[in-house]
Amino acid sequence: MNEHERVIAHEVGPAAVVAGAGSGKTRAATLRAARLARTGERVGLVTFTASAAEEMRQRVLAEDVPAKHVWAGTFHSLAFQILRQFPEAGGYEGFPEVLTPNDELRLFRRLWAELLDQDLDAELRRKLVKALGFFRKARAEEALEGWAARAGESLELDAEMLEALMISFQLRKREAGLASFDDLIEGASRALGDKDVRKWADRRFPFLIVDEYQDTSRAQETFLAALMPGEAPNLMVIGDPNQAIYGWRGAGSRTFERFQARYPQAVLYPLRKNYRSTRAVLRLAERAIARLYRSGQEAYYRLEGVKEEGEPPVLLTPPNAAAEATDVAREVARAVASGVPPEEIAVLARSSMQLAGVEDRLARLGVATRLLGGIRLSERREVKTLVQLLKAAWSLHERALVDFIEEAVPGLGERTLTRVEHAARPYNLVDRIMNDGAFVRGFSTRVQQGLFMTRTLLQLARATFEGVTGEAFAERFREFAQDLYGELLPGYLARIGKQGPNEEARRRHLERFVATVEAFAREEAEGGLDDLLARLAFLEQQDGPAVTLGTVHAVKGLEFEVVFVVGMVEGAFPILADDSDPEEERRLFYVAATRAKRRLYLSAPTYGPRGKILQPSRYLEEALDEGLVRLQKVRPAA
Ligand SMILES: Nc1ncnc2c1ncn2[C@@H]1O[C@H](COP(=O)(O)OP(=O)(O)OP(=O)(O)O)[C@@H](O)[C@H]1O
Repeated sequence: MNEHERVIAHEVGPAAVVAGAGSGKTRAATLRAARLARTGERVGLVTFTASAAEEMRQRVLAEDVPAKHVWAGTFHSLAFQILRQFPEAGGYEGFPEVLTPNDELRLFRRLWAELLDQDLDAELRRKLVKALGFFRKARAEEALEGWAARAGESLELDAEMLEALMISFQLRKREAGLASFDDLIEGASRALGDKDVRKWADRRFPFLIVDEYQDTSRAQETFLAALMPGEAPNLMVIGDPNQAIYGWRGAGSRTFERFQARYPQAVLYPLRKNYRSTRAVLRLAERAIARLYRSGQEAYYRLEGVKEEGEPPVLLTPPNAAAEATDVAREVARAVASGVPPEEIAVLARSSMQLAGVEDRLARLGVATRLLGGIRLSERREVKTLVQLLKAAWSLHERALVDFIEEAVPGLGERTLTRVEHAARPYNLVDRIMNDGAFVRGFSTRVQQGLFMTRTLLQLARATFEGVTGEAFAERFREFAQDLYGELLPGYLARIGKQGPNEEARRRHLERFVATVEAFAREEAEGGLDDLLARLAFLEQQDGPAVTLGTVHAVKGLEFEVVFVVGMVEGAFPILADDSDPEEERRLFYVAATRAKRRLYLSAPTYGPRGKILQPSRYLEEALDEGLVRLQKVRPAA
């Protein structure tokens, strides 16, 4: 048997597949899952992003196995599944509403003033946001004991006050039926202590395979141990320590060591060949990562390339970021025109902000794109506004309504709204606005106007989505979004388009969101608005064939024929901040470069804003020194 066949044939008990990029880890894992499924076993595949999970699911299904035997998803969607069915066992009354990290931060901010009962100055505000960061990090690292002391010392705040604040915050969330992603994982781990949940999990997941294990946080490790209990569970973990890129989560390359310590009888499967990239691409990636090792340690990164030599990676040096966006978009369009499928092309950057220019240019060239990483689609202002209205109308969600009005209904500011909220008590605010005319008429004419407009929107939303599911739901959703930003809130998009992304970009994001909802509705024929709202935090963009624009973090586990990495200058990639980790930055570059199967373009603008000369990324300098890249001097012609 060759190295892959051994992984595929692995029967029962714990195992770890530890190997470099493109060595076929994911492929071997999916083939093993398919093999098990064909024998009638049920297998779970867990990974980090919904897009990577989807790719795994497709690979398994391509092997012709019964779909219901294989479940593929993220840690969060797995926790979601458990809590959806067994909320009480997880400590919730009903299924909690899922908060994205931004939602959580907003909620946290709202609670300060209330809990601390004082006006906070800007300095204290900043510190408290940081304190939440400390708390999140400590949870990820399972070092919760000392977090308040550490945060207190570093931020010069009273540790006891911080701890009390955080405890009330956690309690408030739980009472209000709200859960952050971390809360979900913890809640699901708790739930697994329950007899019924245990029975369900044993039946559902006799086998579990976890990809990208190098980035598993402590909380997720605990969750896995709860899901797959015992000394020798059928748990296979897969990953590459050189691709550990979530150090702040408390992950890092020690995860495999801990796995082996926990399961001493685990079988270890190394893989030594790279099947993905041409040798020219592989060499560049390998030289970059080699700098983290001493001589004699080649075994930690060396892979044998099985593909042809291929073209050397290309270095682009456009004059500035705008020219870079134009050049890259043009190269992308050219690749598409020459027959490379759009889904085989990716433009990557260290941070999502660096992708906006390329997104814009590609849209103008008529090339469809999908965005991975950065601001989640459902967090975009224009999408959020729509969602808040729907949440309010559908679940009588008071907070969502207040946020919606403040954002979108002219003439009603924060102060007025607080008054309206107080006046509505003890009844539900949404209900009163929607159904109690006398209540609304109790305010001044100006306020009445705003509230009556809100009422119309709420009633319309309810009437539109009452009882519709599947295709019909998708159709109505599209119409509703169009009407909302067309006739019902005229000028809203133009107004907010003056801040941040312009109106055109906002319309594109909305269109993407609608397309994602349509994809959701196609998959869930029974799904209506309530299912959509429950699942919102997990929805990732899904639409037709498109060029991927993504952060390096978000494309982990994916691969493309042609890859562009933009903005490769010192300070941007690698990021050179106090809290950035140079080794992790380098691993990120390794991840980026190893996504390419055939062509790799690395781009570094020469000048920054106000004519500042930028320093090319050290990874480029090194590659140039070693003759691993070809410099493309002239800007490509139009
Ligand atoms: N034995 C093989 N024969 C042919 N092609 C292979 C083989 N193994 C893997 N490949 C191909 O190589 C590519 C990389 O495989 P895969 O995505 O499984 O790697 P990986 O180790 O999970 O990579 P990474 O950690 O970088 O995401 C895929 O296109 C896969 O189909």
